[in-house]
Amino acid sequence: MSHDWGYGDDNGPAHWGEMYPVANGTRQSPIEIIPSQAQYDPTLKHLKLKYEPSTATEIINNGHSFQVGFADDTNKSTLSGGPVTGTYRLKQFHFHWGSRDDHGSEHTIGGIPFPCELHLVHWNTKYPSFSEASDKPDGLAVVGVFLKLGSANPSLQKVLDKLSAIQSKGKQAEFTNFDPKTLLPHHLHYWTYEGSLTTPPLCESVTWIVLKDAVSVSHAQMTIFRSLLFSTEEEAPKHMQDNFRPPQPLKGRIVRCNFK
Ligand SMILES: NCCOCCOCCNC(=O)c1ccc(S(N)(=O)=O)cc1
Ligand SMILES: [Zn+2]
Repeated sequence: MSHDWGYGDDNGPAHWGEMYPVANGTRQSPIEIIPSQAQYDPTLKHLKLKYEPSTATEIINNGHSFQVGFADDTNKSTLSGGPVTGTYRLKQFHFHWGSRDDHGSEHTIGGIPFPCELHLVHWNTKYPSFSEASDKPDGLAVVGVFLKLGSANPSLQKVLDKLSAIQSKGKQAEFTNFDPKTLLPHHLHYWTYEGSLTTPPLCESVTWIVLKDAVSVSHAQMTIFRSLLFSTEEEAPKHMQDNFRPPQPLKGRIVRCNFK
Protein backbone atom coordinates (compact mmCIF):
# COMPACT_ATOMS: atom_id res chain seq x y z
CA MET A 1 0.00 0.00 0.00
CA SER A 2 1.66 3.28 -1.05
CA HIS A 3 2.04 5.57 1.97
CA ASP A 4 0.44 8.77 0.66
CA TRP A 5 2.67 11.74 1.20
CA GLY A 6 1.32 14.99 2.53
CA TYR A 7 2.21 17.81 4.90
CA GLY A 8 1.14 16.25 8.20
CA ASP A 9 3.29 15.11 11.13
CA ASP A 10 3.25 11.50 9.93
CA ASN A 11 3.62 12.02 6.13
CA GLY A 12 5.19 15.46 5.76
CA PRO A 13 8.55 16.67 4.35
CA ALA A 14 10.56 15.07 7.20
CA HIS A 15 9.27 11.64 6.08
CA TRP A 16 9.51 11.99 2.28
CA GLY A 17 13.03 10.50 2.18
CA GLU A 18 11.67 7.16 3.43
CA MET A 19 9.75 6.67 0.19
CA TYR A 20 11.73 9.01 -2.12
CA PRO A 21 15.48 8.70 -1.36
CA VAL A 22 16.25 11.53 -3.83
CA ALA A 23 14.86 13.79 -1.06
CA ASN A 24 18.46 13.77 0.25
CA GLY A 25 19.98 14.36 -3.20
CA THR A 26 22.39 17.01 -4.43
CA ARG A 27 19.94 19.37 -6.20
CA GLN A 28 16.83 19.55 -4.03
CA SER A 29 14.34 22.43 -3.84
CA PRO A 30 13.33 24.84 -2.46
CA ILE A 31 16.38 26.73 -1.17
CA GLU A 32 17.09 29.85 0.86
CA ILE A 33 18.12 32.51 -1.66
CA ILE A 34 20.78 34.83 -0.23
CA PRO A 35 20.90 37.85 -2.59
CA SER A 36 24.46 38.85 -1.61
CA GLN A 37 25.72 35.35 -2.54
CA ALA A 38 24.00 35.22 -5.96
CA GLN A 39 26.30 35.69 -8.95
CA TYR A 40 25.28 38.23 -11.61
CA ASP A 41 25.61 36.52 -15.02
CA PRO A 42 25.61 39.00 -17.95
CA THR A 43 25.16 36.10 -20.39
CA LEU A 44 21.69 35.32 -18.98
CA LYS A 45 18.97 36.24 -21.47
CA HIS A 46 15.71 37.99 -20.62
CA LEU A 47 12.80 35.72 -19.79
CA LYS A 48 10.39 35.27 -22.72
CA LEU A 49 6.89 34.21 -21.59
CA LYS A 50 4.15 33.84 -24.21
CA TYR A 51 0.80 32.74 -22.76
CA GLU A 52 -2.43 32.29 -24.76
CA PRO A 53 -5.46 32.64 -22.37
CA SER A 54 -7.54 30.12 -24.35
CA THR A 55 -5.08 27.32 -23.41
CA ALA A 56 -6.29 27.42 -19.78
CA THR A 57 -8.59 24.42 -19.35
CA GLU A 58 -9.47 23.45 -15.78
CA ILE A 59 -8.89 24.08 -12.08
CA ILE A 60 -8.32 21.08 -9.82
CA ASN A 61 -7.97 20.37 -6.06
CA ASN A 62 -5.37 17.56 -6.07
CA GLY A 63 -5.24 17.21 -2.28
CA HIS A 64 -1.84 18.95 -1.99
CA SER A 65 -2.63 22.31 -3.64
CA PHE A 66 -4.93 23.51 -6.37
CA GLN A 67 -3.74 23.88 -9.91
CA VAL A 68 -4.89 25.52 -13.15
CA GLY A 69 -4.13 23.21 -16.06
CA PHE A 70 -3.27 24.23 -19.62
CA ALA A 71 -3.61 22.47 -22.96
CA ASP A 72 -0.01 21.61 -23.84
CA ASP A 73 -0.48 20.02 -27.28
CA THR A 74 0.79 23.17 -29.07
CA ASN A 75 3.40 25.90 -28.51
CA LYS A 76 0.70 28.51 -27.75
CA SER A 77 1.84 29.01 -24.13
CA THR A 78 5.60 28.79 -23.73
CA LEU A 79 8.70 29.88 -21.84
CA SER A 80 11.97 30.51 -23.68
CA GLY A 81 15.09 32.62 -23.20
CA GLY A 82 16.16 33.25 -19.61
CA PRO A 83 18.55 30.51 -18.44
CA VAL A 84 17.04 27.80 -20.67
CA THR A 85 17.84 26.53 -24.15
CA GLY A 86 14.90 25.78 -26.41
CA THR A 87 11.17 26.01 -25.78
CA TYR A 88 9.28 24.88 -22.69
CA ARG A 89 5.48 24.49 -22.68
CA LEU A 90 3.23 25.67 -19.82
CA LYS A 91 1.53 22.68 -18.18
CA GLN A 92 -0.02 24.13 -15.01
CA PHE A 93 0.33 26.69 -12.26
CA HIS A 94 -0.32 26.19 -8.55
CA PHE A 95 0.50 27.74 -5.18
CA HIS A 96 1.97 26.98 -1.74
CA TRP A 97 0.84 28.92 1.34
CA GLY A 98 0.84 29.08 5.16
CA SER A 99 -1.63 28.84 8.02
CA ARG A 100 -0.77 32.44 8.90
CA ASP A 101 0.40 35.44 6.85
CA ASP A 102 3.98 35.35 8.22
CA HIS A 103 5.01 32.20 6.35
CA GLY A 104 3.95 29.87 3.53
CA SER A 105 6.38 30.27 0.64
CA GLU A 106 8.86 27.51 -0.30
CA HIS A 107 11.82 29.63 -1.36
CA THR A 108 12.89 32.28 1.14
CA ILE A 109 14.91 35.45 0.59
CA GLY A 110 17.63 35.91 3.16
CA GLY A 111 15.71 33.55 5.42
CA ILE A 112 12.50 35.54 5.14
CA PRO A 113 9.40 33.68 3.90
CA PHE A 114 6.40 35.17 2.07
CA PRO A 115 2.76 34.24 2.77
CA CYS A 116 2.40 32.49 -0.59
CA GLU A 117 4.37 31.37 -3.66
CA LEU A 118 3.09 30.78 -7.20
CA HIS A 119 4.70 28.13 -9.42
CA LEU A 120 4.28 28.11 -13.21
CA VAL A 121 5.37 24.68 -14.45
CA HIS A 122 6.80 24.23 -17.96
CA TRP A 123 8.29 21.18 -19.75
CA ASN A 124 11.06 20.99 -22.37
CA THR A 125 9.66 20.30 -25.84
CA LYS A 126 12.81 18.33 -26.75
CA TYR A 127 10.88 15.53 -24.94
CA PRO A 128 7.55 14.13 -26.23
CA SER A 129 5.50 14.90 -23.09
CA PHE A 130 5.51 16.37 -19.57
CA SER A 131 5.73 12.88 -18.11
CA GLU A 132 8.79 12.04 -20.24
CA ALA A 133 10.39 15.39 -19.40
CA SER A 134 9.60 15.27 -15.68
CA ASP A 135 12.57 13.09 -14.66
CA LYS A 136 15.27 14.51 -17.04
CA PRO A 137 17.90 16.94 -15.71
CA ASP A 138 16.80 19.60 -18.26
CA GLY A 139 13.18 18.49 -18.37
CA LEU A 140 11.31 21.22 -16.49
CA ALA A 141 11.44 24.96 -15.88
CA VAL A 142 9.38 26.42 -13.03
CA VAL A 143 8.87 30.16 -12.58
CA GLY A 144 8.41 31.05 -8.91
CA VAL A 145 6.59 34.25 -7.96
CA PHE A 146 6.34 35.52 -4.38
CA LEU A 147 3.06 36.97 -3.12
CA LYS A 148 3.50 39.68 -0.46
CA LEU A 149 0.81 41.05 1.83
CA GLY A 150 -0.77 44.23 0.52
CA SER A 151 -3.73 45.31 -1.56
CA ALA A 152 -6.12 42.74 -3.01
CA ASN A 153 -4.91 41.31 -6.32
CA PRO A 154 -7.74 41.49 -8.90
CA SER A 155 -6.15 38.98 -11.28
CA LEU A 156 -5.61 36.46 -8.47
CA GLN A 157 -9.22 37.06 -7.40
CA LYS A 158 -10.43 35.58 -10.72
CA VAL A 159 -8.75 32.32 -9.67
CA LEU A 160 -9.86 32.50 -6.02
CA ASP A 161 -13.49 33.02 -7.09
CA LYS A 162 -13.43 29.45 -8.45
CA LEU A 163 -12.19 27.75 -5.25
CA SER A 164 -15.67 27.27 -3.80
CA ALA A 165 -16.31 24.84 -6.66
CA ILE A 166 -13.26 22.69 -5.80
CA GLN A 167 -13.19 22.82 -1.98
CA SER A 168 -12.48 19.10 -1.52
CA LYS A 169 -9.68 16.83 -2.81
CA GLY A 170 -10.48 15.41 -6.25
CA LYS A 171 -12.91 18.13 -7.30
CA GLN A 172 -12.34 20.02 -10.56
CA ALA A 173 -14.10 22.69 -12.59
CA GLU A 174 -13.79 24.32 -15.98
CA PHE A 175 -11.45 27.31 -16.00
CA THR A 176 -10.52 29.01 -19.24
CA ASN A 177 -9.76 32.38 -20.84
CA PHE A 178 -7.24 33.26 -18.17
CA ASP A 179 -3.86 34.87 -18.85
CA PRO A 180 -1.26 33.84 -16.23
CA LYS A 181 0.82 36.84 -17.29
CA THR A 182 -1.59 38.98 -15.25
CA LEU A 183 -0.24 37.23 -12.13
CA LEU A 184 3.36 38.37 -12.79
CA PRO A 185 5.20 41.53 -11.70
CA HIS A 186 6.10 44.16 -14.30
CA HIS A 187 9.83 43.43 -14.20
CA LEU A 188 11.06 39.86 -14.76
CA HIS A 189 14.38 40.11 -12.88
CA TYR A 190 15.19 36.61 -11.62
CA TRP A 191 17.45 34.30 -9.68
CA THR A 192 18.09 30.89 -11.28
CA TYR A 193 19.52 27.59 -10.06
CA GLU A 194 19.31 23.86 -10.81
CA GLY A 195 16.85 22.11 -8.51
CA SER A 196 13.96 19.70 -8.14
CA LEU A 197 10.25 19.26 -7.77
CA THR A 198 9.37 20.44 -4.24
CA THR A 199 6.88 17.59 -3.76
CA PRO A 200 7.26 13.86 -4.29
CA PRO A 201 8.58 12.38 -6.52
CA LEU A 202 11.11 15.25 -5.94
CA CYS A 203 12.68 14.64 -9.39
CA GLU A 204 15.93 16.61 -9.90
CA SER A 205 14.65 17.94 -13.22
CA VAL A 206 13.84 21.61 -12.60
CA THR A 207 15.60 24.75 -13.74
CA TRP A 208 14.24 27.19 -11.16
CA ILE A 209 13.56 30.78 -12.20
CA VAL A 210 12.55 32.75 -9.07
CA LEU A 211 11.38 36.31 -9.74
CA LYS A 212 12.89 39.04 -7.58
CA ASP A 213 9.75 41.21 -7.51
CA ALA A 214 6.64 40.04 -5.67
CA VAL A 215 2.98 40.63 -6.48
CA SER A 216 0.36 41.56 -3.90
CA VAL A 217 -2.17 39.46 -2.01
CA SER A 218 -4.52 40.71 0.71
CA HIS A 219 -5.15 39.06 4.09
CA ALA A 220 -8.73 38.37 2.99
CA GLN A 221 -7.45 36.63 -0.13
CA MET A 222 -5.06 34.50 1.95
CA THR A 223 -8.09 33.39 3.97
CA ILE A 224 -9.72 32.13 0.76
CA PHE A 225 -6.68 29.92 0.02
CA ARG A 226 -7.07 28.42 3.52
CA SER A 227 -10.75 27.62 2.91
CA LEU A 228 -9.68 24.77 0.61
CA LEU A 229 -9.50 21.25 2.07
CA PHE A 230 -6.76 18.60 1.89
CA SER A 231 -9.55 16.08 2.51
CA THR A 232 -12.17 14.51 0.26
CA GLU A 233 -15.92 15.15 0.73
CA GLU A 234 -16.15 11.83 2.62
CA GLU A 235 -13.28 12.51 5.07
CA ALA A 236 -13.19 14.70 8.15
CA PRO A 237 -12.41 18.23 6.84
CA LYS A 238 -8.73 19.31 7.05
CA HIS A 239 -7.93 22.87 5.94
CA MET A 240 -5.38 23.10 3.11
CA GLN A 241 -2.55 25.24 4.55
CA ASP A 242 1.20 24.96 5.30
CA ASN A 243 1.55 22.98 2.03
CA PHE A 244 5.19 24.02 1.62
CA ARG A 245 8.52 22.16 1.82
CA PRO A 246 11.19 24.00 3.86
CA PRO A 247 14.49 25.12 2.24
CA GLN A 248 16.93 22.28 1.42
CA PRO A 249 20.78 22.16 1.54
CA LEU A 250 22.47 24.08 -1.30
CA LYS A 251 25.24 21.39 -1.57
CA GLY A 252 27.62 23.68 -3.41
CA ARG A 253 25.16 25.01 -6.01
CA ILE A 254 25.57 28.52 -7.38
CA VAL A 255 22.55 30.80 -7.66
CA ARG A 256 22.84 33.19 -10.63
CA CYS A 257 20.88 36.35 -11.31
CA ASN A 258 20.23 38.51 -14.39
CA PHE A 259 20.26 41.80 -12.50
CA LYS A 260 22.86 43.82 -10.60
N1 LIG B 1 4.29 9.73 -14.29
C1 LIG B 1 5.71 9.76 -14.60
C2 LIG B 1 6.51 10.45 -13.51
O1 LIG B 1 5.88 11.69 -13.14
C3 LIG B 1 6.65 12.38 -12.22
C4 LIG B 1 6.25 13.86 -12.20
O2 LIG B 1 5.39 14.11 -11.07
C5 LIG B 1 4.07 14.34 -11.45
C6 LIG B 1 3.36 15.10 -10.40
N2 LIG B 1 4.09 16.24 -9.87
C7 LIG B 1 4.25 17.38 -10.59
O3 LIG B 1 3.88 17.44 -11.73
C8 LIG B 1 4.89 18.57 -9.93
C9 LIG B 1 5.06 19.74 -10.66
C10 LIG B 1 5.65 20.87 -10.06
C11 LIG B 1 6.06 20.82 -8.72
S1 LIG B 1 6.80 22.22 -7.97
N3 LIG B 1 6.13 22.50 -6.56
O4 LIG B 1 8.18 21.87 -7.77
O5 LIG B 1 6.56 23.34 -8.86
C12 LIG B 1 5.89 19.65 -7.98
C13 LIG B 1 5.30 18.52 -8.59
ZN1 LIG C 1 5.06 24.13 -6.38
